Amino acid sequence: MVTLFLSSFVEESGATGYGSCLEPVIGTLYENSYLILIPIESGSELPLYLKLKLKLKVKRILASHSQTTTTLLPPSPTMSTHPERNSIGYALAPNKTQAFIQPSLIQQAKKHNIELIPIDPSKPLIEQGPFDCIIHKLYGPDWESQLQHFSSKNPKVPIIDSLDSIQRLRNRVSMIQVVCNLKLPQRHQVLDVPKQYVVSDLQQTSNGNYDLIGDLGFPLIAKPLMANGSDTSHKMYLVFDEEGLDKLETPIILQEFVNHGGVIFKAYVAGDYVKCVKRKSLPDLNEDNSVTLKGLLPFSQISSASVEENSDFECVEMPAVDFVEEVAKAMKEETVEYEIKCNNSTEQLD
Ligand SMILES: Nc1ncnc2c1ncn2[C@@H]1O[C@H](COP(=O)(O)OP(=O)(O)OP(=O)(O)O)[C@@H](O)[C@H]1O
Ligand SMILES: O=P(O)(O)O[C@H]1[C@H](O)[C@H](O)[C@H](OP(=O)(O)O)[C@@H](OP(=O)(O)O)[C@@H]1O
Repeated sequence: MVTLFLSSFVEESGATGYGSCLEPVIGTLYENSYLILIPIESGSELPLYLKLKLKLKVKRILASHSQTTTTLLPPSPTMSTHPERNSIGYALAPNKTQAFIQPSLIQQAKKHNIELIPIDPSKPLIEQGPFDCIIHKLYGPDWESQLQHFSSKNPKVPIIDSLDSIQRLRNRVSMIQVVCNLKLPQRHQVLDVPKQYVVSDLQQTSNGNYDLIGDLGFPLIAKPLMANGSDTSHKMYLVFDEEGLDKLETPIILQEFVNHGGVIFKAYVAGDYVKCVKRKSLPDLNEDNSVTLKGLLPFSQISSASVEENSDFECVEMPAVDFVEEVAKAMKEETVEYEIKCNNSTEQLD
């Protein structure tokens, strides 16, 4: 049985070969896994923007095979990648299904003996299928118990992502801990994380033993604790003063505002391949432009906002490739290490 990972795969500016022009994909691949790509030639009928970016962990998938290393298996355009059909069940929010599971992808997958089957989360998962693999990005106790039940009856069917893997990445405290734990070689770039506190009672922010606001300063950023793909998980606020603070609902994360030139970089990782992109971000805030701002300023998913004409966005230099690759490698090692600990540990994750 082989787990298949579907990816859009476009030749870019004549670049050929398989490692060099993989579309952005967020993922951490484990050893002993095959990544089977579906080549999507540039100019094909598939929309070029199509990206399957699922935070995935492709686990050990070849039950009947000996140890293998991660291999990119570019199927030849004619050869079927596997003698029998592989059924991949997907459970995504409607907006993501619409964005990613396009008819053209379904057709392309079929050419390679891959069948993409929608999962109805309102019906018992165990009664749907059979599946060779499940990809999902849904949350909530009911869905999680469905996944656990399915997995207990189908232990060999990889679930991307396993609940253990997701646990750590959907909480803005444990997620940032991954970065704090990274082991990076010494270099002139510094990797750091903003100071942040989880506040469950706004009276806590300035009590006798600790002045949290004095530590963070204004303006600060208020973020939901959960980063789980729910509608509210990207609902954020710039907080300029105590009055703004009092309007927040708890629990919430209060994070120091760090000026960063109005641009953020996102790195997408698949195996050893890293793609870094530049995105619009919040502008720098200083005495001049923030003194008139009061209370709360809500914002959400600014990284998807369009860039104004004539802004100096394009002039912003990309980070050093080797630095981004080192961070990506360290993140992968840290995540894999954690996953192995989870699998080996008996205690429940908190
Ligand atoms: N500590 C900070 N200082 C300054 N700006 C910040 C800080 N944290 C976040 N931002 C701004 O807020 C945006 C969203 O923050 P973050 O990336 O934590 O949330 P997100 O919802 O995961 O983002 P995305 O919408 O890209 O998924 C960032 O792109 C950046 O513009
Ligand atoms: O184009 P990008 O990768 O910036 O879009 C992101 C988006 O910013 C959010 O991070 C999405 O996360 P959720 O809304 O929590 O699902 C990402 O969703 P994903 O399922 O594609 O990882 C978008 O990629």
